[in-house]
Amino acid sequence: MNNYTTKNIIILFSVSRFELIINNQSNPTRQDIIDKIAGVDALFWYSYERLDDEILDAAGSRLKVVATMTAGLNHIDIDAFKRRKIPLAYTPTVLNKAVADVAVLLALAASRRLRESRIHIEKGLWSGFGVQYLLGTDIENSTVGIVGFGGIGQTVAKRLKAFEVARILYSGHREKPEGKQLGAEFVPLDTLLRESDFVIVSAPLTDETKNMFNDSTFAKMKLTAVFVNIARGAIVDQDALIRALKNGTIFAAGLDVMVPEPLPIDHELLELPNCVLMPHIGCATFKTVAAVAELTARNIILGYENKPLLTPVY
Ligand SMILES: O=C(O)[C@H](O)CO
Repeated sequence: MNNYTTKNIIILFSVSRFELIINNQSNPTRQDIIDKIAGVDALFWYSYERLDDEILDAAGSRLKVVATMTAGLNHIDIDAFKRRKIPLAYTPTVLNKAVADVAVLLALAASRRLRESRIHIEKGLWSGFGVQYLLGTDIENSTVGIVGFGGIGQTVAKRLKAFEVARILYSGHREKPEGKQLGAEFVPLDTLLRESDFVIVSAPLTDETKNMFNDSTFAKMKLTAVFVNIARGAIVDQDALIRALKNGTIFAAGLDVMVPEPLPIDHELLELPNCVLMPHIGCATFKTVAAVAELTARNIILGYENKPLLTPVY
């Protein structure tokens, strides 16, 4: 956590006279967490460690409220909270714009061959002007398919307007009223895969979406398609994606999320010239992280005072 964020949280907590136990490790192990949380009143969760009965037991009976500093909830056993009637908060909405920016960033970077371009400069392969040199695909007049049309997906659609795309398609469980307002068409997933030049994943990770992008889904996409994932790595069968990128089943990919995280430095994904990677930093701007941290802290204070949470999970 940067100093800006830490300061923000400390201000909020000091107002409520909380005693803070701060875990400054960037990647604490599960055991590190368990060792530190016995007897706490509240948990400010900024980890993708599973938040379940084991953690709640380790915290103990004083625990009054938990707030996760994430919009995604796939690491949380929500039923465990319901059973124990422990209020649980998360941070939807505040990070939509920052994450949507990264979706567009990755779409452009992958379609315009950013990684390959840099390799060319670094390795001295840039020999001058060439009419066929490192040609990419255009976003203007393209069809963009958004899988998962919640707050982030809709914010991506708003941003795409500026690029004068021809069509925005989306798929999901149901048609959304916001779709019409944004000029986006609700279509079955197969149609979206077949017709999209860019496929952007912004769906939550659930049993249903796990591995939904696999050999069969990539085979339905255009050979020129650019695939972007800013949601969760496990939505994609990563070996199938690697095959698709190597065999030319699709043109390129841009990923902010992958499996595992952190990605080992000798991972095959890093060797693919047509794959742009970011280390799961979709919401990582100074302002957004401060806002997300503040919302998390406010939820904790409210929960501790038995007041309704600003953004409850259930
Ligand atoms: O779920 C979230 O909030 C994002 O992935 C950032 O961690």
